Amino acid sequence: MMHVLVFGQTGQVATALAQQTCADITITCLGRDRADLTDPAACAAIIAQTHADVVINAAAYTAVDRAESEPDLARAINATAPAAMARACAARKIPFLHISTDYVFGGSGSRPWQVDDPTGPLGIYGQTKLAGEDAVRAAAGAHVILRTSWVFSAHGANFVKTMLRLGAMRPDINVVADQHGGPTAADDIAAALISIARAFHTGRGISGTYHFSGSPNVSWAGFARTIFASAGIDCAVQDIPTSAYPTPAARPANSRLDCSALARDYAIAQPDWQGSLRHVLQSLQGERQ
Ligand SMILES: NC(=O)C1=CN([C@@H]2O[C@H](COP(=O)(O)OP(=O)(O)OC[C@H]3O[C@@H](n4cnc5c(N)ncnc54)[C@H](OP(=O)(O)O)[C@@H]3O)[C@@H](O)[C@H]2O)C=CC1
Ligand SMILES: Cc1cn([C@H]2C[C@H](O)[C@@H](COP(=O)(O)OP(=O)(O)O[C@H]3O[C@@H](C)C(=O)[C@@H](O)[C@H]3O)O2)c(=O)[nH]c1=O
Ligand SMILES: [Mg+2]
Repeated sequence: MMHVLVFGQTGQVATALAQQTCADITITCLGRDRADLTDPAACAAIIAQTHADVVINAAAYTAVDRAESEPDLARAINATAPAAMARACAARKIPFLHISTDYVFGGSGSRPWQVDDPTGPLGIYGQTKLAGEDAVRAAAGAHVILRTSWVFSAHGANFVKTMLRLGAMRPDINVVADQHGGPTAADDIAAALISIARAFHTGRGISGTYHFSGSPNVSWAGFARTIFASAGIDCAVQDIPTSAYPTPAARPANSRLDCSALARDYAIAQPDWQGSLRHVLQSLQGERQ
């Protein structure tokens, strides 16, 4: 039996983790009511008392634009809490799996980012996520930092659901075409995390920072077009430059992630996001009926 303790309950990845049911694992998800990340000592105390074999942090401050006006709160949740969790896991000698983001990169060039490429976050969200990564590495326990990108699922707030809502109301929509990355289904992230957890549980875990994103890479405009085509929505996507879509936080133009390290060390391949998108659209359709 493998017991997995998850921080987060309502989010996209936490919800997907809760659905990763299997006869030989138990997954306990802690919502804000039981573990508030603005109280790092409380999060550490939970880990000090847990019987879990592995801890996954799936909670974060993810409002990219709002973070620009709430930097202290974003830092508390994205950096201070994971630091306390990672130290508590190191003290208990249990692995800590933490999720990070493509937004730790500055976005120059077009080559996919490798795990040890220099970071250079453009906004508060990315800066605080990078600080969280640094703290997890500094705790020096068994850990994996899994950087992913452009997460979508049937649950919670994400670009797919935004496009379905806006596309149903308008004949056309302007979407940035000069930011490129790999959309990643929350279900695929959950499966990858459980696979990594199993590797640690059986003594095959390798600590480090890894990339995991859906394939192939696409622009947000291209992603929107595929969403409308897959959902049968008649909404034309107009390509626009980032400069025509001003936002409080800057986003990287190049979010492509080189995922070869995860394939090498864990035999986890990049998921085909178009297939995963079809599953998400099916489950959203099921909810409406
Ligand atoms: N969304 C994306 O596109 C991407 C996300 N990531 C990373 O993936 C991970 C999972 O993200 P995702 O599932 O999309 O997140 P969501 O935005 O869907 O959910 C965030 C989760 O964090 C919880 N949370 C926020 N603040 C607190 C707090 N103070 N105490 C306890 N829980 C809190 C939320 O709970 P509540 O509902 O109570 O607010 C919610 O469960 C994060 O580390 C994120 O940085 C990486 C790349 C892309
Ligand atoms: C709604 C909308 C967005 N956009 C642009 C804005 C932005 O550049 C891009 C995506 O918009 P979003 O607000 O969904 O993206 P954003 O919230 O920045 O998504 C990010 O979230 C964090 C948590 C991550 O870690 C990243 O990997 C990434 O997924 O699309 C348009 O061009 N037109 C539109 O109508
Ligand atoms: Mg957003």
